[in-house]
Amino acid sequence: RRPKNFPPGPPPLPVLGNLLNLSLDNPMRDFEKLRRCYGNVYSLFIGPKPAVVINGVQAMKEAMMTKAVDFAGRPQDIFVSDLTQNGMVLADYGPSWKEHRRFALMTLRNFGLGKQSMEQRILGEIQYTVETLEKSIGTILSPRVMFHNAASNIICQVLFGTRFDYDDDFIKVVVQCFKENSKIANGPWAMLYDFVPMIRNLPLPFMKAFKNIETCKKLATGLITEHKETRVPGKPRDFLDCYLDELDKRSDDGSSFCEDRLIMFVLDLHFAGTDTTSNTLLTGFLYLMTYPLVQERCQQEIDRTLEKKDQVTYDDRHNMPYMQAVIHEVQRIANTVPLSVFHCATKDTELMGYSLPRGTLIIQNLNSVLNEEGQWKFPHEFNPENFLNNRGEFVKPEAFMPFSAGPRMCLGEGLARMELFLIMVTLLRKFNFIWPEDAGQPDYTPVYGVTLSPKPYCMKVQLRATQQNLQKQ
Ligand code: HEM
Repeated sequence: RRPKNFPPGPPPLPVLGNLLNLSLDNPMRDFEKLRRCYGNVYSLFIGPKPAVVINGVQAMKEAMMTKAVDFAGRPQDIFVSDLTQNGMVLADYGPSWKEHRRFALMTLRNFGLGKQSMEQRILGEIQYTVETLEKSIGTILSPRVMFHNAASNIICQVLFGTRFDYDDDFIKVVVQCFKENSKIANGPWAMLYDFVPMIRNLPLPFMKAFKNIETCKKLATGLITEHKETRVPGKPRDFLDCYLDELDKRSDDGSSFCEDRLIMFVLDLHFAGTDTTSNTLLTGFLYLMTYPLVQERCQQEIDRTLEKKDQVTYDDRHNMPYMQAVIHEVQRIANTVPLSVFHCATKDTELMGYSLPRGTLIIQNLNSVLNEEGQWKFPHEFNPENFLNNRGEFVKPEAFMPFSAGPRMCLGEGLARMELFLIMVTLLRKFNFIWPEDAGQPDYTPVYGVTLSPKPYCMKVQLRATQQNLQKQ
């Protein structure tokens, strides 16, 4: 039964709740249908658990910004939170999450770490992407592994001060474990784990996910041991060193900083920062290839702004309104994390006049905001004009929320935005990306998962004429 004054929604079945109202393959269309039927704030039963789905910018702002703390929890005692215990993404709202979030934001922001800034680390990694593309000139390339590699290595550079070849065991095992775990977490065994607590210790298929986490933890522990042996206290080389310095400072102040926490923390950051960025890049290049005039206009702006400069810098974005508009439009249309990460009400609260008891599961439908009619000039088409005013200046509408909003908003936003800008500008400056003649009509329908990704596609790469001249000189 719905609690008193709870948001409306479809009638639930015993045990299953409203699970039959949602397609497990891609529930996005069902969420939209329910929004049209019940309004911007409605409820569902995921099995026996009541959940509230938030849609549209007005309700999203009231929950995530005006009543921020009330909505900043994460559901606990479910499969994914048990799996990533001590991590960051699914940690419940409280002092330990706060301390770790503050530390991570500060470390990522002041990445003055030793000699190499964040920007240099990203630009360094891009050279490997450029090499891959140079080798593919004149042939057809599937870019998935290349972008995944780039995103993974950038976060590894930040966390561990090192990059890994794609066939390196560390990355291979970590990627495989997280892939398997995402599949288990989205499947029926995780659901059973959530609804039937007495089976949690039985040797059922969900146990494989816990084994995978142990494997990853062992690998991360190896890196931490190596860092402890080679670090110079007070002179951090990377995120791991910064945390070890923090541990020295806080050795007995009763804080939540500890080595066990560090292990899950870095694994979480790697996971959160890899598929998100690489799937956004994949969507970006799919649209750039199939909207060649947009690609050309980006290249003209890049050439004009950078002229003879060797390399782009992040500051150059201020002189590239069109490029900025294109990247933001790519993020809007990519809708990479469509249902955000589930939240939970930290206390009894209200939203748009409805009452929500403490512990209610909160699902943010970011998709509904990124396509909301009335918020965008062209809500349902790829069009960079969504981010340009009539003077051609870059503007960011308040409905741009691919990183969510409020206290739980993506912690890696700064890093992700820097990556997207530096990678897209560097690659567009050097290459033309062409939709292969025999590839048929592009299919923009995304593949549903924790993150959305485009269907696999191939690209043709050409060195730009300006770059051919440079190489001859
Ligand atoms: C285009 C790339 C990215 C997108 C679209 C994205 C999107 C998101 C979204 C929607 C959330 C959930 C926010 C909420 O619950 O309200 C989130 C959380 C998070 N993201 Fe990202 N993200 C991206 C890249 C990154 C990167 C590169 C990192 C690594 C540093 C990262 C680390 C995190 C973390 C740690 C959280 C959990 C924050 C918390 O619970 O306090 N993300 N992200």
